Amino acid sequence: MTDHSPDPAMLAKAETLTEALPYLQRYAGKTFVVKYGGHAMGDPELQRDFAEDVVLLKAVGINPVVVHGGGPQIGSMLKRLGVESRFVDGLRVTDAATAEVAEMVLAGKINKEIVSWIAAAGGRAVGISGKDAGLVRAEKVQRIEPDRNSGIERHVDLGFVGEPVAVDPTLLNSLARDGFIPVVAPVALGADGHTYNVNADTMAGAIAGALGAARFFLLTDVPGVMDKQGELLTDLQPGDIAALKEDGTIKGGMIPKVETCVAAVGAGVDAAVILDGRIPHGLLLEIFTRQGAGTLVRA
Ligand SMILES: Nc1ncnc2c1ncn2[C@@H]1O[C@H](COP(=O)(O)OP(=O)(O)O)[C@@H](O)[C@H]1O
Ligand SMILES: CC(=O)N[C@@H](CCC(=O)OP(=O)(O)O)C(=O)O
Repeated sequence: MTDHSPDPAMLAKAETLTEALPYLQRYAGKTFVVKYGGHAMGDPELQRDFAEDVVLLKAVGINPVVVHGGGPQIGSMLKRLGVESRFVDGLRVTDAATAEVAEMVLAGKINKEIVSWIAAAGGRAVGISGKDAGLVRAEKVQRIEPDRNSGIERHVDLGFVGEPVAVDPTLLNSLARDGFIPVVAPVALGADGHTYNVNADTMAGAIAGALGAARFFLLTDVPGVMDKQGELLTDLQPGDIAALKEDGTIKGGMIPKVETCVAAVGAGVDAAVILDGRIPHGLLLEIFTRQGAGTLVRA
């Protein structure tokens, strides 16, 4: 007699696929913006997993837009060139030489690497920066901070650090419509003709807002926003952020990340999620299974 009892391993695979069904139905035709942080780019296996996830999203009818960072990679190039670098609230102070190196590393090296990984996974990616087709217009960031000793407010000059003031998503929509996956480097032009180095989280958030993305994911090197005891904060609302910044729970690179989530949600993005880019296929698991991970920011 032949044994017709189902193989449990095969059944588990089928269950995983059927578990994905409602998400596939819900998200078909929607736009997802994925911010791929420099720290999440880890090793070649993670890079391949990430590219496969993005290609799979496209294959099931979702329009992924990748916006990448590369802070650590800019840091090592600056070090090799003997250029000092410092940060204020997670933003790299950018003089003319630093802006040049940042654009070379971001729009040259990293952007084309990601395009190659996506190509290897069978996708058709187009690498651009915020400069292309007027995608993002930036303005110089203006910072005013109280002096540590006197408390008197003073202007902090960050150099060529830009913040997005206008996004024209025409090119992204054309690329998505024609089956391409846009990969965007966080460099933009100012009205003054200067090249601005834009924090990648801020850039991604502005693009997610302009596209009215259904989801905005930020892949980084921590499980999400952690409290002072190191516990993951699974849900945050815009109103929670000021206190977390004030008491020092959120600092450094997490500041632009959380601020951009709040701005994106305010601009009409349904939900933003900060999640661990070091987990193999973390993006797929987050999107197509019930086990949500990371920190969800929702209005
Ligand atoms: N409350 C917090 N929870 C988690 N990480 C935090 C928090 N506050 C600051 N951080 C820091 O933020 C970093 C993530 O930001 P960043 O280094 O800019 O990452 P990425 O390169 O992925 O954009 C974490 O590695 C961590 O050191
Ligand atoms: C102004 C500013 O800080 N720009 C960033 C741009 C890259 C970035 O944001 O990369 P991650 O996402 O990997 O941190 C920088 O120069 O590092």
